[in-house]
Amino acid sequence: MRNPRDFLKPLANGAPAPLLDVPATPSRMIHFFDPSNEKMAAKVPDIAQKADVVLGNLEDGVPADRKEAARAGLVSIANSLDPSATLWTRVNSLESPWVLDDITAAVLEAGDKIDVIMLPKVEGPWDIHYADRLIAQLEAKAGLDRPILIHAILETALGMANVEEIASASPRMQGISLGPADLAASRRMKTTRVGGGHPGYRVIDDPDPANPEAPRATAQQDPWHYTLARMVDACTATGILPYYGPYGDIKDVDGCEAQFRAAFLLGCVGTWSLHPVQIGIAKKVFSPDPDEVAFAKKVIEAIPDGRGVHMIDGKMQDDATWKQAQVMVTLARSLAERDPELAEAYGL
Ligand SMILES: CC(=O)SCCNC(=O)CCNC(=O)[C@H](O)C(C)(C)COP(=O)(O)OP(=O)(O)OC[C@H]1O[C@@H](n2cnc3c(N)ncnc32)[C@H](O)[C@@H]1OP(=O)(O)O
Ligand SMILES: CC(=O)C(=O)O
Ligand SMILES: [Mg+2]
Repeated sequence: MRNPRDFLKPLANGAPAPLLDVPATPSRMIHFFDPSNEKMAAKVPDIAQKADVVLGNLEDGVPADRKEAARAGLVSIANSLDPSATLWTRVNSLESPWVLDDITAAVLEAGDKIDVIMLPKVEGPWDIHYADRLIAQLEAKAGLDRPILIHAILETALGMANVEEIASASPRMQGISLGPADLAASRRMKTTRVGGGHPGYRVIDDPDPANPEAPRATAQQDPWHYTLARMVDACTATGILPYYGPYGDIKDVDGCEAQFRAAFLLGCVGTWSLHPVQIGIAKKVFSPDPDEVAFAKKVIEAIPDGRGVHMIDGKMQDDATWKQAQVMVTLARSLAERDPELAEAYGL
């Protein structure tokens, strides 16, 4: 066990000190692009004006013979992108032949432009400890003055079993995303979809004894509910941020919106967008509804000290609901500070 008094000390001489708090800048959508795909990369400067985060993906989805081109493309984009854009990268997994060069290039050649390194297939705190020390050594070599954070993808059964230890492994942890495709494979879930529901995963009403042949009402359930809820608890208990992940059926915009909304309601702060069409969906879902914000403001205004029991619009309010209202208004305020349209919609 590390001495808790050393937790906020750099892991390499000359590396920047770890942050006490995760930066609270909006990250409603982490927009993925393949830096080796010239057509996609050409769109990134424009997309970076719309998406809270753009992420140069070096891992799955990038063919093996384009890994080096993707790494070079990431460095080139990092060094030409408008400095107001927020850039992350997803490196290859820790057992791969590419990851050492990925992390080295990201930190040494673009470390002052990349805020977060996403690590795939994290299985336990040991994976975070390895990357933590390596990044600190490279930060010191590059002379960086702020730490690059780590975001873990939860996509193996072992990672899931260790999610609490992963979340608290280092002050460098920024957040965790769900990786539903690899996780489904790791768990032997019988779905070939990337996130979302499945028509086979459902509940059904009991038969009507008076009419056993009558059709029975049935409804699909969310196979990701347990995983997301546990991930949200692990993240919020340790002061880091939870995210949904990819929704692979690009054409199913309604399914995408429903999955994003379920994650938002459970506590996730954002999601991934794989295609430009998903940026607007994520923005709509992960920016709170103006009516909810208006009600939350009403609660806060009506209960200035946040105490006691009150009736507002026919609903009981007390110390706890006041805190729920604060969550809503704090989020709305942080988005409104950067987005005049939302500021107007929220009256903030
Ligand atoms: C399980 C996981 O690991 S998920 C993470 C890994 N996967 C990814 O990152 C996938 C990223 N997305 C993609 O590769 C693509 O969006 C695909 C393959 C899903 C669909 O691509 P296409 O079939 O080309 O989509 P479509 O024809 O609708 O694209 C329209 C335009 O948007 C561009 N575009 C598509 N996706 C993106 C993107 N993520 N970023 C920027 N531009 C994009 C296309 O290049 C195309 O440009 P054009 O009009 O100049 O020709
Ligand atoms: C997100 C990811 O990598 C997965 O679903 O496997
Ligand atoms: Mg994966």
